Amino acid sequence: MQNTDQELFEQIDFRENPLFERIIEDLLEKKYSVVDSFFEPDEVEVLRNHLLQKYEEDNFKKAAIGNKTSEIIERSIRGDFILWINEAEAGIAENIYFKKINAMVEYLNRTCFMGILTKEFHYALYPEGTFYKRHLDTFQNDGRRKLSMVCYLNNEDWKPENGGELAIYLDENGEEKQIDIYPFPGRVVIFESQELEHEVKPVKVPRLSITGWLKTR
Ligand SMILES: O=C(O)CCC(=O)C(=O)O
Ligand SMILES: [Fe+2]
Repeated sequence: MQNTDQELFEQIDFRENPLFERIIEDLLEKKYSVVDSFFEPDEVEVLRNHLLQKYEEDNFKKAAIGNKTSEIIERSIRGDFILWINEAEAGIAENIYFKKINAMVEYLNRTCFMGILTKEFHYALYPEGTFYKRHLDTFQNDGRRKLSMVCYLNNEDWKPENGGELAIYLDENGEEKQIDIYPFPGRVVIFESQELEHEVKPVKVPRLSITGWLKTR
């Protein structure tokens, strides 16, 4: 059968990406993946400064639980402040972010037919003393959320004593196993939104991140 020019182009264009392959393998094997240095220190710095500038301009709002039509602000469940990011209005800092994320999404769709059609992302700042109690991300009544992604934008000298670990709860042959992941700068954590319960442990200094979801529609 004759290939169309487009098919031929796609075959030639495709290059295996070891990082994305590792993420796919991790997700298949254990439903989550932790990637250090997904973003370089200079990229993290640009994104962190942008987050802090927006926070100082008072653009963040108290994160709520529930879906968009029934939002409840509940400090006993989550204490972070968030700002949704509109990709269509992305500036220099956010373009750094979307360039890498979009490359990954394209790769996932092409190699494992993930069917990711939409994305949503927000900046998050957890002030001192705040946390996010154990939950599943479908909690937002959004069954379209397929993969959750968190990218940490903390300072280079972030210490484990600062707290703020992301705890992920796994099921290992009926036994619960907890994995603690520290929010080191440049680190990205990706996990199955519908499958893995997780929580953010109380933090002793402000904790910065971008959290997002890759969705099937
Ligand atoms: O910041 C994190 O490590 C996780 C945040 C989270 O679970 C959420 O926003 O749903
Ligand atoms: Fe979550």
